[in-house]
Amino acid sequence: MSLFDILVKQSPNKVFASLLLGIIAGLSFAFLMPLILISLEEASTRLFQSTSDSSATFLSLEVSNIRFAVAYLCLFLTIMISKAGSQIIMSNVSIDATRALRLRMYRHIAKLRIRDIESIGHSNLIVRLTTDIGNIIGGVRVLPVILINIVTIIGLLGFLVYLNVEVFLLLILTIFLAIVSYHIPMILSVRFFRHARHYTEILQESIRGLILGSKELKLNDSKREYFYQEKLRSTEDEIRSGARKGWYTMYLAISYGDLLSFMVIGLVVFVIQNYYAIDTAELIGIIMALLYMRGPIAELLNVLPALPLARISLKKVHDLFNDYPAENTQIENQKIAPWDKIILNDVVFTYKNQLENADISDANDFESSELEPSDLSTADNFAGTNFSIGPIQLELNRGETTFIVGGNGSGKSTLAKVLALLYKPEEGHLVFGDSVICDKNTADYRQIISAIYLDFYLFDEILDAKTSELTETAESYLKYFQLDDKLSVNDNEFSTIDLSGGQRKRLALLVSFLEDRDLYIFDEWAADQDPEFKEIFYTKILGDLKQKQKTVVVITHDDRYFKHADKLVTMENGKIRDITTKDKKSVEAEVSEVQLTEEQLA
Ligand SMILES: Nc1ncnc2c1ncn2[C@@H]1O[C@H](COP(=O)(O)OP(=O)(O)OP(=O)(O)O)[C@@H](O)[C@H]1O
Repeated sequence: MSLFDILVKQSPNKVFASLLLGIIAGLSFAFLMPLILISLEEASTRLFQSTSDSSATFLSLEVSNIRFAVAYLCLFLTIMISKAGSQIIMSNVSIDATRALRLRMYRHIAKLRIRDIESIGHSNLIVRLTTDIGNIIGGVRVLPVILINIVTIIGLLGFLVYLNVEVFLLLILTIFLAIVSYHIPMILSVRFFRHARHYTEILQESIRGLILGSKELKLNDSKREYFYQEKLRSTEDEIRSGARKGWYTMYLAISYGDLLSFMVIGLVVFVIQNYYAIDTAELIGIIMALLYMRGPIAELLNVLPALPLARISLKKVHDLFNDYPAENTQIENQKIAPWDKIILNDVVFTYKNQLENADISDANDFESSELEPSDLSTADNFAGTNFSIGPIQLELNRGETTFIVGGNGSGKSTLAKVLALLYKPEEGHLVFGDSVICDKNTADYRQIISAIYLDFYLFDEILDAKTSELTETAESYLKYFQLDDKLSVNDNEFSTIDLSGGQRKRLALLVSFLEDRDLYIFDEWAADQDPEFKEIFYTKILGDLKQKQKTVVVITHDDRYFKHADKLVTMENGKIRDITTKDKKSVEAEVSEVQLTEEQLA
């Protein structure tokens, strides 16, 4: 999709009106010059032939050659109204198009697979939503200006045809050669800008480090200096080098383009008129037209740089849509059939090497030889690892509390994300009751799950709280989670979320309680709770959930509380090493393979 397509898609009628007004403005501009020439010619003829003047008095001013004066005024007003109109309409469409594009991107990002979001990276996404959309709109806004000036130039070329066809043809040839040579530095400058653009994404990641890691950097001077020199300054240097070279070549091209009309005038005055019979009046007309053309050419050259920037950004946005398609899942609001157990049937999930599927297009944008492999994916810090879990065979019963334990990096959180239907297994199936999870029902089944991961995000309001009843429940939960002296809930908004780490987690738990889901997953939730609340979590909170027949999965290292689990799943190196039930019975052998019907497999 081109810049123009974005506008046409947004509002074809308005775009048509803007283009029409632009063409009218351009043509009127083009007519001004011949009108002035003809009026001057007529005035000089009158002077020599002493013919009477068609002058008139207007507002006590004497106006000569009233016919041409009126035509001039009309053209003047037409240009003023149509040029402004064309730009106003186009800028309206471009504002609407920005909004629509942003909304489309929000929706798309919300529908991306979690793995894709992880591999694109937060910084990269933010650059696309801010810088890229800004560049695209910058490009879109100049389209009417470009159109008006192109039409003016074409109109003036038409006037040159009228003056002298041979000279016109020679001019066209010269202009064509000049434009081709003008484009060479322009293409170069686009490559330099791409280089700068690539490093802007890397810089975003470093800026995140600068802000989010401010405490770590403050406590270590040499680290801070290293970070400044190697991560910020050197990336800034790359951006500067790309931007400098880009703008240098662009300005070179612009000033060359700006002088094009003088080059042509020089050719006409000093060369062409030696080969073709051009009388003085024609020569003056040609030179005036060429001088007049300078204005539109200069304006055109001024706004043209916005186009390559917009094109680079448009490609980035397109890449997001094309390379990372939205998940093929949609809420169908299917009624979830009652289920008594969840079965993970030989489930395998692998973090694919991100160098294979990350945003490689970034690297291809510029000479990839200049980029280190580590630059390719600033997004995924795990680039290069291909960690796998599975095959996992596991059964979780309704109302059962399962603890998943194991060493760091054994794959507990990964398993929890597969279980929450956030990661799609590449092999095996998850089965809720009699329903095999597939693309068609994933979104529906996600609605019965609530999960709090280590990197949870706390919204400052209860989203989607439709009833005041919910606010009342929230208030009662504040007491339950011992947060009532820290904050309150007003109109579904929390009075503050500036809380300690442990308190923020309690608030996240409160929100997940409000959701009242069937399956709860807590990833090391209790790790930063004080001993008193840890006790409350493992005894009272988990007990209450069990009583409500909720299925709860707790990832934990708190071996003191393992006794509260109905089932203890021990993971090692991506595999289940052992499953033990409360009565110390190993249940691994008991999990029966689920036989899927052909329909389910389809
Ligand atoms: N986003 C990711 N991209 C690629 N690989 C990842 C990603 N997250 C985790 N991994 C890989 O998966 C392995 C297991 O990670 P996981 O978070 O599942 O372990 P864990 O058992 O929960 O560890 P911990 O107890 O430290 O939280 C890691 O060692 C890492 O190699």
